[in-house]
Amino acid sequence: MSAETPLLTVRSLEKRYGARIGCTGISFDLWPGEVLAIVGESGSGKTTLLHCLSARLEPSAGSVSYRMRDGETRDLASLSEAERRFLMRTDWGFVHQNPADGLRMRVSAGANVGERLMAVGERHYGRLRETAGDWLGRVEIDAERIDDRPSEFSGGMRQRLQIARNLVTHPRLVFMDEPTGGLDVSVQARVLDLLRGLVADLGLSVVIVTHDLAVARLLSQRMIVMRGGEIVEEGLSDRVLDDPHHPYTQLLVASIPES
Ligand SMILES: Nc1ncnc2c1ncn2[C@@H]1O[C@H](COP(=O)(O)OP(=O)(O)OP(=O)(O)O)[C@@H](O)[C@H]1O
Repeated sequence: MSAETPLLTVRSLEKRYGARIGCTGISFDLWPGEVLAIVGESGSGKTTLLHCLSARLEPSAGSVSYRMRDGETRDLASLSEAERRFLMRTDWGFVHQNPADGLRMRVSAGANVGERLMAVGERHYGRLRETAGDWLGRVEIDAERIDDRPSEFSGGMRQRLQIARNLVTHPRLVFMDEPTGGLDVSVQARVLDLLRGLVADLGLSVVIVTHDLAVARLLSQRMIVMRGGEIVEEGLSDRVLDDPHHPYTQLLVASIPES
């Protein structure tokens, strides 16, 4: 694997909703193994950008290119629908804020994890169940719950199950949209801790959207600060948070409650 080629290359990306700007003038690279946080207030364009990066939204201008497993870098807009779907099922993960958006609530926890494995060709029932059980363990869900449905799980367990479902195929890139946003503070800490460990163990590349700068500091190496659809500041997360250059970032940082 070449470390010299970015995994994701974003150039002059813009998304308009009619006359309204979702995001504009966005350019950056995401490197293999890097965790990049996109931060900013509500309405700053974080979700729009994440959806453009993950081929859920078509950009109005500019490009997002992805280095495929065969080494070729392709503009997402040039992918066929089948290629895009294949990426989403195998090479990419997407962790939603609301676990119900990323899980099948009426099938068992084991099947939720096994289904993603089947998408990459695993058919052997014993191995599917064993790997699913193994992944439940990795996200600290008791193996006895393998046949329970996520509708019977707590919010934190559902989110941990969604994480297992996403990571079981060893994706190269995981998108996360406020992964701890819907959880109680005490539950958030456990999920964050788990995420941090898994991201490090698996050497994942991650793009995470959050309005919570503490989450960004804990998980990311690099950070993009958005305001009004544009990037106002970018840099190593510790630098941005300890020495913010842009007045808007200074305001955001000043508004973090002292802990
Ligand atoms: N489907 C849509 N139709 C029209 N305008 C939209 C749509 N989605 C987002 N927008 C607009 O694009 C801008 C950016 O919104 P976006 O949801 O990307 O921001 P955000 O930073 O993710 O906010 P939040 O944290 O509240 O989700 C806003 O002005 C919003 O009103």
